[in-house]
Amino acid sequence: MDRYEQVIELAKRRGFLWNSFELYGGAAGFYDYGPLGSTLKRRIEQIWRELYVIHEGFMEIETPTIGIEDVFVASGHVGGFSDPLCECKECGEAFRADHLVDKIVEIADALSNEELDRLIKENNIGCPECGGELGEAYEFNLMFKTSIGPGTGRQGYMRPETAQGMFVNFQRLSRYYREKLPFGATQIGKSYRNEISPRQGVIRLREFTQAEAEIFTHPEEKTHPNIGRFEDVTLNLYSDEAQQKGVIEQMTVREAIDRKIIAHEFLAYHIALTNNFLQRVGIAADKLRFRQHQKDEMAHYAIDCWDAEILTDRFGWIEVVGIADRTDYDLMAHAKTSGTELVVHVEYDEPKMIEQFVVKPNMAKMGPLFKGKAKTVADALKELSSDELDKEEIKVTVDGEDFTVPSDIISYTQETVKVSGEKIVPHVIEPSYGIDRILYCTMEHAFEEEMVAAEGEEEERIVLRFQNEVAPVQVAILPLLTREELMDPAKQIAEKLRNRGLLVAYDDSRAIGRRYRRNDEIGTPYSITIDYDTLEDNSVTIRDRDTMEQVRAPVDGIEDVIYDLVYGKRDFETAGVKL
Ligand SMILES: Nc1ncnc2c1ncn2[C@@H]1O[C@H](COP(=O)(O)OP(=O)(O)OP(=O)(O)O)[C@@H](O)[C@H]1O
Repeated sequence: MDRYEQVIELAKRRGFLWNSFELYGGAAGFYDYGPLGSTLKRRIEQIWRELYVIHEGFMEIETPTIGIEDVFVASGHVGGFSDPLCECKECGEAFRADHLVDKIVEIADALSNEELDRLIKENNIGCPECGGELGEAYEFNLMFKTSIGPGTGRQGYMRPETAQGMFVNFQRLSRYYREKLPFGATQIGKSYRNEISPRQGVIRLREFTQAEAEIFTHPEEKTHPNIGRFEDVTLNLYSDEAQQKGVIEQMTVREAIDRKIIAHEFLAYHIALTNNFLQRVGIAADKLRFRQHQKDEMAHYAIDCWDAEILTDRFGWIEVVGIADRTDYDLMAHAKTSGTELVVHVEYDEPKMIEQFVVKPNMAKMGPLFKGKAKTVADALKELSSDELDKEEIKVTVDGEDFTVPSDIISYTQETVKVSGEKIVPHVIEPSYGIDRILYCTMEHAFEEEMVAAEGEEEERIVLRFQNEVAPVQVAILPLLTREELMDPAKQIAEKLRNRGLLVAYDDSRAIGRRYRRNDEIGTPYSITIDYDTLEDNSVTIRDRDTMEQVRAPVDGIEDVIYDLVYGKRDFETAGVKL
């Protein structure tokens, strides 16, 4: 069994992850979260919310998981959200063509279908299932289609990312934030991709959870007021240049900015924030790196893109977060398709004097032509762009009425005018997290097998060394025996701890040793045992999952002691408990 199998076996047995539709034989690309898995997921999402929503102030919104066609035409998903598919001519199995050659070239997903076909031929790659000959690669769109409404309905798609819900609400968001850049919105929710061959279990799902932030910034202001928070943090950077050499470089955030390895401070801040989040949920620092997209891999409109990658036992480095400066691409695309300007009005600190062409309608001629509307038509002319004015007959619409103005009754002058602000299409910085992959990695990095002494013998122990903050059970309450006199106080203690906001599991089944093992396996950081001494001196035993150290502590105030232990505010010594 490799580590992946061990983790998945434990995850299934203990109620973290289950294959969906198991009763009916299952379906690839879908996983259910059991009781502990769901809680673990919520804990991870909660920390994400704390960082992005509460601290950064990027408010969370919730938009439909089904989208209408216009949205995905504008975003480019209808036209281009596809992976190269290759089918076996013999058994009919489908494969991602780029995955078939990813051992041969470094960045297989940047190759064209022709290049993929050539590599498959040159390297005699056959069907991984039956060895048969493979057909030519072709593009397969990954969006699930659906129809909205009865009958043939209206074409709809299950969203392949949460991001579009934020872009299409740009105007409302901008008003909510009173047009003060930078501002951002976040969304945590399901996304759907009809992945070609999801053979990597929970790593590649057809329905998965994303946590995304769309941060709208001024295109020319990409410094960050809080960069000082992270300047001295060391990152494992695998820049485009470092990838040529094949070495991951360690450097501080400040150095990466000064050496222009990361395009700008704002992006660097968000890479550092991702680093902070991933380590806080329990990703091992030495198994985490940030890989920069190479030139031919990066979207043509992007300024800079980095993927947070985590080292896993079976799959090697996997992408869990993408962090990109996407420029004004998304807003421009939606503005074009919807015919609506998506801009913010930025006020200058001081009004600026600028030279400008100004339209001068000849009112003596406008009057007879447009009568009582002459003034409003003249005002409407002043709002037109130079393209719209550069016509023989100029069209304007006033209060729903169309007017045609002959160009010879208009003249232009150059004037110095005072302007107090300008219209700007913001740039978008997007951190895009895959929660399921992160959850799996927290389990794999927390997983440990060790030999421990038990009753004079060595015994194997499996322990999930979760960070206390993400552990789905923070404290287990274990009466030594299933006797009323022990169970009653145990239940009372459990209630006290729940009232303190802790995640508590009360467990009185089977021998105490087995219950410790079970809690080690699900990663419970602390266990409290209630025994006959409890009845004598009102004290309990607290056991630490990692060290297996046991201490006695008074029942009075136990909720505060455990709370502080869980949230790292006290250790056993400062908790005032005795060995
Ligand atoms: N099929 C999937 N199953 C689980 N998580 C996914 C899946 N596709 C994407 N994600 C997560 O969403 C994040 C952002 O999505 P993005 O579109 O950048 O992924 P991607 O580059 O298409 O991923 P990949 O190259 O692995 O298919 C990824 O970093 C990943 O964590």
